[in-house]
Amino acid sequence: MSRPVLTIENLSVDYLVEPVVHAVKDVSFTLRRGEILGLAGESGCGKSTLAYGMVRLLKPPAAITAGRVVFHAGSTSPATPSPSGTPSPSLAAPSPSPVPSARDIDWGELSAEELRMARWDRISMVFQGAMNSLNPVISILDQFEDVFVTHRPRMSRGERRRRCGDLLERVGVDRTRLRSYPHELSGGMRQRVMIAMAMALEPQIMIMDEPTTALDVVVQRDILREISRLRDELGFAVIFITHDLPLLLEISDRIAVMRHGEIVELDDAARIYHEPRHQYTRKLLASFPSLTGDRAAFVRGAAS
Ligand SMILES: Nc1ncnc2c1ncn2[C@@H]1O[C@H](COP(=O)(O)OP(=O)(O)OP(=O)(O)O)[C@@H](O)[C@H]1O
Repeated sequence: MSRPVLTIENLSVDYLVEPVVHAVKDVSFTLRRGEILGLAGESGCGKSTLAYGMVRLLKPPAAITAGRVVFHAGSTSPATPSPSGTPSPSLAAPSPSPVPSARDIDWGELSAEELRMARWDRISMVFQGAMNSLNPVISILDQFEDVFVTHRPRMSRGERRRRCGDLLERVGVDRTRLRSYPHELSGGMRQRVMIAMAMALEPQIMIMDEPTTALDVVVQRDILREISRLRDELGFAVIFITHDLPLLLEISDRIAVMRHGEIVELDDAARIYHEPRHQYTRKLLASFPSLTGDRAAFVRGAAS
């Protein structure tokens, strides 16, 4: 089993409204280095609250009432352990950063500023509709540059430009688009730009909450294939949140099934599909006719 990059211990999040909503209840799991972990569950089960809670981006009335999130610093590459089994020190935390470089970082113990930096450096996020968060009056290049100027102040202008172009090309957008403004790009391109930005500082974890939901199916598939390929290439871990269980089965290494704020089952994607243990997982699988073959049976029935 590969080493963990993030440990979530007994995390609980409430919305302090009347009556109180217990949105995340005593959730514990480990994210392994370089894996794609799918988070599935019906609307309102607490997936987004869990994701925001993990990176401490929750705003009132939400409050973390228990638990902690520990980030295990180290190499992004899952295939580079030293002979002793621990990552080579030279690979840890590659760039100067104000985030403490201790191996284990308790997210709850960081100051607001350290958290802000760590969010791009260690963990980055692509949320649903992120493409709409690009500033409409600033070119793509300037928005990219902002990330580097803030987080990599020692990087030269030329180096920044080169990195920005390389990043765009990584996600399948021509580097000439750096000069464009967001409105000149399609929705798919803008979402790719957001994914490229999330990769800019080579984080060890990317959290993606319905990152392709607003896009048509063909563009969605293209982008997902891209994410999967980049993960193989760069070795970051992904927490991928979506309602779309068939899609999760396709791209995830493991899947966590969430219900009413709890993780009821977490296992390899293949086992979730072939040998679901929890009744709710079975119900969720059955709600996708394309997975269970019901649709095929239906079509056959109609034809006969
Ligand atoms: N600001 C809020 N105030 C009160 N309750 C909230 C608030 N935001 C979310 N909730 C509740 O918290 C629970 C979890 O919501 P959350 O958005 O995390 O679920 P989700 O699984 O991500 O849903 P979806 O898939 O629809 O995005 C739900 O019962 C929701 O109604």
